[in-house]
Amino acid sequence: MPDPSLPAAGPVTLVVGEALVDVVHRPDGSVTESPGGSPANVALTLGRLGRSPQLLTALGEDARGTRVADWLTASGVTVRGLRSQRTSTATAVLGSDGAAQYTFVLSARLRSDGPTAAEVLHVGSISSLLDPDAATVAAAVDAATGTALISFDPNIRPLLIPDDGADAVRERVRLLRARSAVVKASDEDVAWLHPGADPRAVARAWAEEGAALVVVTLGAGGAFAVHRGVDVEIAGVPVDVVDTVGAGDTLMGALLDGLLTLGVSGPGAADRLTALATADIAAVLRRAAAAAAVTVSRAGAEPPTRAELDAAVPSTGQGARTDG
Ligand SMILES: OC[C@H]1O[C@](O)(CO)[C@@H](O)[C@@H]1O
Repeated sequence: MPDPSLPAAGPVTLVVGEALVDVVHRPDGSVTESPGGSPANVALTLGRLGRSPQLLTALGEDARGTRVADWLTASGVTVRGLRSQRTSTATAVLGSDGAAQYTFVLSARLRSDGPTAAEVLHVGSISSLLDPDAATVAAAVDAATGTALISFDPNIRPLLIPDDGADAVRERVRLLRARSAVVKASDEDVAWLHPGADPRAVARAWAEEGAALVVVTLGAGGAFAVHRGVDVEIAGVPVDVVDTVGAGDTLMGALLDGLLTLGVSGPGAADRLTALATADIAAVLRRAAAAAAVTVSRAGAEPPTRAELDAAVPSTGQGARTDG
């Protein structure tokens, strides 16, 4: 029987980008493998929240690929994309504060298995910024322009970017930002993109350049957003940190879920997003921050189900007003 707490799946929601295996080294010396990849984690979050997303990704024809695909499928994600030989891995070394430093072995290549029509498209991180997958991601964004809510999270992993490749990555970020109604970045992303700049000033500038909603996450300090030229501060949610793996991805997925609830998808989505009341955006972001806090409170990228999220934010009446 379908879970009655879940919304009807609704608009076609597509995430394009890497799925991989995070090999996590913990401060106590233990090493565990868990499925990951920023876009995969966003799809997982949307799946657990009942949105039945598709994930166009690159997995290998190996045991790791099967494990990642099963993990996504079990949460309601439809896994798409042609398989490569080997699944990519990330080595995440956790500090005593739970923060992760990543190195990568990228072996799988993103290859589409068919049309990518969608009413919501989320792209980001490694595939969106680096060759050879960036071209596939850009094609999906082109295909969705005008027909979908386009969302982008650069989720930059500097260790993958050679010094002489930094300008090309910054340019890709700029181009994807220009096509996206929703842009979410971490304060670390902003620091890499605009060294020395105030993250709030950068968010305002990105919004002025055209994104309907810009969100910059500030780690334990919460998040800052700009909508309709209005600043929105979202307080950090107090939590005992186990690790931060997948926290930003969870916030991203829960943010999209909240926007879907408010009717933001399909043709005209950016205008509808702009027309929303900023108070409704703030409510969506508070709920998304609560979702991220759940992920931070447990090991690895384990976003909450809708029931878990409802329990974490019992009083967040996410208003359905769309009248600005
Ligand atoms: O995709 C790049 C990396 O980012 C994460 O998604 C965390 O945000 C990891 O699971 C992955 O290794």
